[in-house]
Amino acid sequence: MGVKVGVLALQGDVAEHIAAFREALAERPGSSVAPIRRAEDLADLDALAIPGGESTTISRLMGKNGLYEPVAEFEGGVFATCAGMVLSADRVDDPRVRPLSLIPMHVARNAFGRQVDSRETMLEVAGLAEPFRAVFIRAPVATEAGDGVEVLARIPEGIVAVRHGRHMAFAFHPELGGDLRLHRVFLEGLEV
Ligand SMILES: NC(=O)CC[C@H](N)C(=O)O
Repeated sequence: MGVKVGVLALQGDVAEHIAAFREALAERPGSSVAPIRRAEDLADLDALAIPGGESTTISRLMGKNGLYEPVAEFEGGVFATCAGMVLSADRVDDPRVRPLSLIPMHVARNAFGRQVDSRETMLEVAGLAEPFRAVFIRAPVATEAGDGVEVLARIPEGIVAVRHGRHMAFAFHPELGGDLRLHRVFLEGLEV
């Protein structure tokens, strides 16, 4: 059956998310992937990607576009990366970000220190047979995960991949680099 995916398209690496989901869904007839800018666009979606970018900017634009409540109440699965992970939390260390409370966790922004802007790591992720090449760019970490949150990966700085029901959040960027195993795990999770 086809899957309808929307990508929150206010700021950030929207095109990369669209391309990755299109590829992951290439063999599922009737699927679609589209950018989302208004609350009305959320109707009928099975999943929503919240991209990497600047969480303070995305937060401000969500407020301006009346998207907070509609996204916070979204009933499909959310696939959140980096800035998206910051937004999906229920507690954030920066008051300029209004969290969506999709996943009970505390997130610290830019958790790698100012010197280290980006980093690539071969990461063990629960459920994947082989390590995932994780690209971290001014990445957050979750410093605490609440009830019902499954921690899928952690590094010394903190938690970097979680699942909560149909939602998944990553401190790194599975939409970059062409490895779509985490997209596939997410899409399978929508069906249960
Ligand atoms: N690559 C990213 O999405 C960076 C996230 C950014 N540092 C933020 O906290 O919003």
